[in-house]
Amino acid sequence: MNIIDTKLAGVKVLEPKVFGDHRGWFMETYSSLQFKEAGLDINFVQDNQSFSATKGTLRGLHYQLNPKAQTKLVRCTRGAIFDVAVDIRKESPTYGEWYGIELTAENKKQLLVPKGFAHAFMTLTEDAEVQYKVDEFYAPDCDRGIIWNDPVIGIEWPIEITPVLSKKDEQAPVLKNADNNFTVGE
Ligand SMILES: Cc1cn([C@H]2C[C@H](O)[C@@H](COP(=O)(O)OP(=O)(O)O[C@H]3O[C@@H](C)C(=O)[C@@H](O)[C@H]3O)O2)c(=O)[nH]c1=O
Repeated sequence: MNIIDTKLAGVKVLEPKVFGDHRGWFMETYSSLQFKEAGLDINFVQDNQSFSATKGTLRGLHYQLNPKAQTKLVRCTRGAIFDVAVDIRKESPTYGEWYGIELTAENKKQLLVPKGFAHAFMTLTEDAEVQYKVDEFYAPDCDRGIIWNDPVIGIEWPIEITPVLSKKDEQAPVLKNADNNFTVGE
């Protein structure tokens, strides 16, 4: 597993080692040992999976407030997505900045989204499946969102499309008005 830093501290791209043979391929998708060796001491407690039928479905930007903040390890197991993390930690030198990457069933890359970051993805194909591990249980009371097209954040979504959104995501506030109890160091 290659673990690669991005321009946002703590946001990492993981490239699993894929062993191909005449049957197909094998890969480890997560190893607590490799995480520990890389200095990542994360106790994942829940695995999630979502399916989005329509290309251009957009889920996010989402996060859970402290004390229920979640680290997420995200991968796409069918189709393709553009996956995004936004630093929302007040006083962070990269507050409001975003990082995005294509995660596809084919490239098998994963994105590690730390606590204090909002997360979203747009599906780039029909029938996209996303699987991710989280290190805190779902806590609907702490569940919050930021609108996907906040002009101050300025995420460059790769396809120009009117996205398919949930009702909740349609009504999400901009970052400036969003509930946020994150600061650097948490
Ligand atoms: C996230 C979540 C949702 N649910 C339920 C609540 C709701 O009835 C239904 C759908 O929830 P949502 O509309 O919030 O699902 P979704 O929009 O897919 O939410 C997800 O989006 C991505 C971008 C993330 O980063 C995730 O952490 C999560 O927030 O599933 C759970 O039971 N457990 C969970 O952990």
